[in-house]
Amino acid sequence: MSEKKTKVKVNHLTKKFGDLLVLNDMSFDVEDGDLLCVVGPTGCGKTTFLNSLTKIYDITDGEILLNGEQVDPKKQNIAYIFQGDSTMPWLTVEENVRFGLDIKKIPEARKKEQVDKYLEIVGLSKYRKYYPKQLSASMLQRVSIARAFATEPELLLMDEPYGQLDIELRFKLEDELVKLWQMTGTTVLFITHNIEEAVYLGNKIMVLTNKPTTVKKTLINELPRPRDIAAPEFVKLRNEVTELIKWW
Ligand SMILES: Nc1ncnc2c1ncn2[C@@H]1O[C@H](COP(=O)(O)OP(=O)(O)OP(=O)(O)O)[C@@H](O)[C@H]1O
Repeated sequence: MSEKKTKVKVNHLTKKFGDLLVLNDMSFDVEDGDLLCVVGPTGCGKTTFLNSLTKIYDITDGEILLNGEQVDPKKQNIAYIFQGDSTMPWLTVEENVRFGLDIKKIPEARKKEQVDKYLEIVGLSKYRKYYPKQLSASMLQRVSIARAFATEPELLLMDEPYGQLDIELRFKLEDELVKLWQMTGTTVLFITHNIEEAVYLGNKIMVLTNKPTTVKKTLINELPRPRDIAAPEFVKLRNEVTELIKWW
């Protein structure tokens, strides 16, 4: 078996807001091609962690390396999808997907190829000339995911992207994410409150402790895909994660 490359290395990451210690000496690796789901108690600092990765926040101590170098979204291609609509309302669907490519020096023909490819995969080819206000919530999320994957990011960060959607749409978007992840081998860090979603999606599940937050345990999830949320092995793993998250 070939040895997997470390994509992200977090060493002793510590983040304080004044005297409030939120992230406490977190260390872990994300391997190239992982779909790592991060779960933890409410308010434990999941968003703070992502904001540290994207340099929105300065970290207090420790380091975060991407491909062996200090993480820097200005130099490295990191895509970010969060809850709610992140499309640009003044651009059409295809212009939104193109947006991430326009800021990169890529030949025109290649840009068009990428836009067409990802619009097709997410089923939005027919809607390419539409504006965001003409689309449903799940279609808007599809635009965001097509835009993120079209740039072929080194790392894709997803912060509760499907938290507000109803269950049926969520399932569809989760399947689409798995499909894109399998097709592209992109390394994805997916933050969620939803344990079922984490077990459905992740090839690994990282459970965080209550604040001050550190890594409690990382579980390997080798359940076959497509996953069946009612299968006994699925329920067993879901229960295991739930037990780990409980802080009461
Ligand atoms: N800019 C800030 N200034 C001061 N404290 C902050 C700031 N951002 C976050 N915090 C504190 O850090 C802790 C973690 O917040 P964070 O939003 O990262 O948690 P979370 O796990 O994403 O929350 P949730 O589960 O609600 O999504 C909270 O106690 C919050 O009060």
